[in-house]
Amino acid sequence: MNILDKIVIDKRKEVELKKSIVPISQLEASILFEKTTSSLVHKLRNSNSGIIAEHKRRSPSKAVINQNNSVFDVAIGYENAGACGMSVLTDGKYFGGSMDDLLLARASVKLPLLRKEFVIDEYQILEAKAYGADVILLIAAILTRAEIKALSQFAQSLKLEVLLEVHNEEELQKSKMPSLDLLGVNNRNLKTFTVSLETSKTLSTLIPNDFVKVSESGISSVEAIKELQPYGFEGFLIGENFMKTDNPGESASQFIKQVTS
Ligand SMILES: O=P(O)(O)OC[C@@H](O)[C@@H](O)c1c[nH]c2ccccc12
Repeated sequence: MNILDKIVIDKRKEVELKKSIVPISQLEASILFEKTTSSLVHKLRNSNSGIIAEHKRRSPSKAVINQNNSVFDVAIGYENAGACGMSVLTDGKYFGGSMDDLLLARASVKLPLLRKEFVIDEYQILEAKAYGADVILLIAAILTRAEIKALSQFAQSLKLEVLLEVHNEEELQKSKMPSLDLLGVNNRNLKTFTVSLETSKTLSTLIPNDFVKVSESGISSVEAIKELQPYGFEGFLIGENFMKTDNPGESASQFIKQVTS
C-alpha cells in the first residue's frame, strides 16, 4: 500500500468521526459560511508573479520543515510579500496541520485561501467554507471522474473555486470538465515522492486554456518560474522553499521581488 492509500483510509475514518460530532447544520451556521469568497483565479490572472504560498509544518516526505512559526505570522508575511493566495494544509496526521490553522489564517489576511486537504466527501467542502476557505483542492489520483464531478459542482454551488490536481496524462484526461477553475500539475509524485518540473512541462500542452494552469511542488528558484512561464503556467504553488526558513514571509517577499523584477 502506498502513502496515498494510507492517507485516504485514515481520512475516511476521520470524516465519519467528524460527521458524528459536528453536524452539517453547525457548519452552515458558521459566520464565515456567509462570507463572500474571493477569487484566486482573478488574483492569478492579474499578477506578474503568480505565487501561491503554502503553510506546511511537515510532510510524509520531510519530517520537519518548520514547527516554530505561527500561522498568523506566516499568513501576514505572505500577504505583505505580495502572494496571490495562501495554501493551508489542514491534515493533522501526515502534515501537522489543522482546521484551526485555516481559521487563524482567515482571521489574519484577506488573501484567497486554499484548503489543502485530501477531499473525499462533501462534508469537507462544507467545513472548508465554514472555516473561511475560498478554494478547495481535489486530487485526481484519489477520486473517480464521477466523484470529481460531484464534488467540484458542490464546491462551486457554495461559490468556492476548485483546483484540480493531476500528476499524469491519464489523470488529466479523466478529469477535464467545466466545473473546475484551476488545473494544477503536481511535480511531486505523491506515491513515490520523486519531484520533476518536467511533469508540468509535459502536461501543460494538454491542459485547455479555459483553466488557469498551476505548477505545484518542488519549486525552489526563480529560474524554475521563468522556465515554467513559457508553458502557460500562471500559478506556482510553493511550500517548503519558504517554510524551511526562519521567516517564511520574508523569504516569499525576496522571491516575489525577484520574479517580478
Ligand atoms: O513544499 P513544496 O514542494 O513547495 O510543495 C507545495 C505543495 O505543492 C505540496 O505541499 C502539495 C501539492 N499537492 C499536495 C497534495 C496534498 C498535500 C500536499 C501537496
